[in-house]
Amino acid sequence: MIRLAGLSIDLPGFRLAPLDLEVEEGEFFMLVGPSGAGKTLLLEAIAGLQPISGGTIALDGRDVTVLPPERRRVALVYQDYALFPHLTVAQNIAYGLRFCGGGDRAHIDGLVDLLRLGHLLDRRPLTLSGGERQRTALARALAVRPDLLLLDEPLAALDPLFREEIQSHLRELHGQGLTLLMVTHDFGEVLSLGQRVAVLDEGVLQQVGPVEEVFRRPVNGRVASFVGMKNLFRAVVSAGEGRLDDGKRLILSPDVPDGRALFGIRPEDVELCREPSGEASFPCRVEALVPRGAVFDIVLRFGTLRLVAQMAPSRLLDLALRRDECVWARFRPASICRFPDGEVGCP
Ligand SMILES: Nc1ncnc2c1ncn2[C@@H]1O[C@H](COP(=O)(O)OP(=O)(O)OP(=O)(O)O)[C@@H](O)[C@H]1O
Repeated sequence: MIRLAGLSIDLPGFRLAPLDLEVEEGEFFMLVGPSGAGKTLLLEAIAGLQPISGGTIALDGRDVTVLPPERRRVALVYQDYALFPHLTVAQNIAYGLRFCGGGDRAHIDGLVDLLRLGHLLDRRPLTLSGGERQRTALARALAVRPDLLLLDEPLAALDPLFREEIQSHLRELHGQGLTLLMVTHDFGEVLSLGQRVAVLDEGVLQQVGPVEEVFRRPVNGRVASFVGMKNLFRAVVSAGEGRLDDGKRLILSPDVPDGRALFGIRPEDVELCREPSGEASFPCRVEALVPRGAVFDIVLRFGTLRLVAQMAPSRLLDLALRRDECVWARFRPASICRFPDGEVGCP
């Protein structure tokens, strides 16, 4: 569906390095990365709104590299809706159709039903809630029957209730066969909506793969920390045992190759017990208990190593953990990721 080959963008203060990327027809594809990574520029390049410096863009087998936006059959929805304030919901939805020789009534009525906008058609954007504005923006984007829907953080400005509502609309559109490429900062959104994900960092594509794989097996420390692998530390390993820089020892796993490396472990993969459990467990001091929505982060100290474990409140109550107490931690061997040492931007 989307085939980017050697696509690059050179701007005075930013460079999107040449990248290759393919998105399949009917796929729900996610694009993530820190602020300023180049995500919006990439979407705008695909939509034809951002000039590129090199490479080609093919959509559905057609080379669209030099086509104007209105001939690409692509729609782009932004976080801030970009609705026209002086037009009603109905006029906003119909707006794009003027460039496409008018629309088909049944299609527009279908969208109005799908996105539950019927009772809002005569209202102006300023009188709508965030969720209603985003539903209007989606209807306007879909009115022109795009082959591809690009979404630039469409849920970021919405409160959780509206976010869930728009997520379910997006799932429904995907179920109808639409191809979606969505930018988000939120890895929870990636897990709940996406099939594959690309991680972009400082203009460089770091990893592309199934959501589960990028989440569980990030290719380097930068991707690891971006996907929530909060525990990153260096150790020299010998026979499955790691020696930290302060000399403390940690039993990792017999499968871990010898040598110095950067290690990553997700906070939910740090197991805590009141008593030592097997020889792989090590004693930590509880530094803080931080509520994070439905879970708690337990900040732990083991020598100079700071670790974060994550658990549900019920487990925290079972353990009756308090600040400054001692607790025994261990890592699930299968959850240990090993990255090359010496990466820039990692601890
Ligand atoms: N027209 C432009 N001219 C020069 N630099 C630009 C232009 N547009 C964007 N940039 C710069 O390019 C970089 C990437 O911008 P982009 O908006 O794609 O980031 P992003 O990954 O979408 O970030 P965020 O998540 O914060 O929206 C930024 O440093 C931005 O300042």
